Amino acid sequence: MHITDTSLPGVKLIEPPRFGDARGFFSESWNKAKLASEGVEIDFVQDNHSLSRTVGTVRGLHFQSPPHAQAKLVRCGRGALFDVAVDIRKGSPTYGQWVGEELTFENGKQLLIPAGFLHGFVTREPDTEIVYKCSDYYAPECDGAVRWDSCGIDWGFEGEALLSDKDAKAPALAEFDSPFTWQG
Ligand SMILES: Cc1cn([C@H]2C[C@H](O)[C@@H](COP(=O)(O)OP(=O)(O)O[C@H]3O[C@@H](C)C(=O)[C@@H](O)[C@H]3O)O2)c(=O)[nH]c1=O
Repeated sequence: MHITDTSLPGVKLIEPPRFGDARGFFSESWNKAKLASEGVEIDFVQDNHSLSRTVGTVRGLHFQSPPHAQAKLVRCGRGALFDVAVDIRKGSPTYGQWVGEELTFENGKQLLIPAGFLHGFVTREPDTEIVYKCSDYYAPECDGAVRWDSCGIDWGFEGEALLSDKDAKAPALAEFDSPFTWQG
């Protein structure tokens, strides 16, 4: 299990080993005890899986507010995507800063995003699937979004993003009153 810190404290890049042979590969995509031994202790309770048909599909930037805030462990099940986390903890020295990673089926990389961060992604290939673990259950009353193009993120694509109606109407970061506070 190879774990690397990113420029945002708490957001980590995880690269589980892949054991290749003539059939393909085997990989433990999540192992609670191995992650705990590296200091990453999160009780995940829900797995999500979505398919995005076209390149340039953007889902995000999303969060669930307390008491149903979610940490997420994100990977790409098919295709390729650029996955992003944005710090929205009021008072954080890195408030409003973002980090992004290319997650592809081929590279097997995973991004760990703690509660208190926005999460979103853009697809780089057609028929891209994302798979992620969440530390709390879906709670629609706590569901929130910030406009994807209001955080200064370099999404690395040209053209028009395909968005849900909800995401198209989301407030800009500058107008957003975050429910999260940095704990130090
Ligand atoms: C997120 C979620 C949605 N749904 C339902 C609600 C709705 O009818 C349908 C589609 O929901 P959405 O449009 O919110 O799906 P989507 O835009 O893919 O939302 C997801 O985006 C990524 C970036 C995240 O980080 C996730 O937490 C989640 O917010 O699925 C659930 O039943 N359970 C869930 O956990």
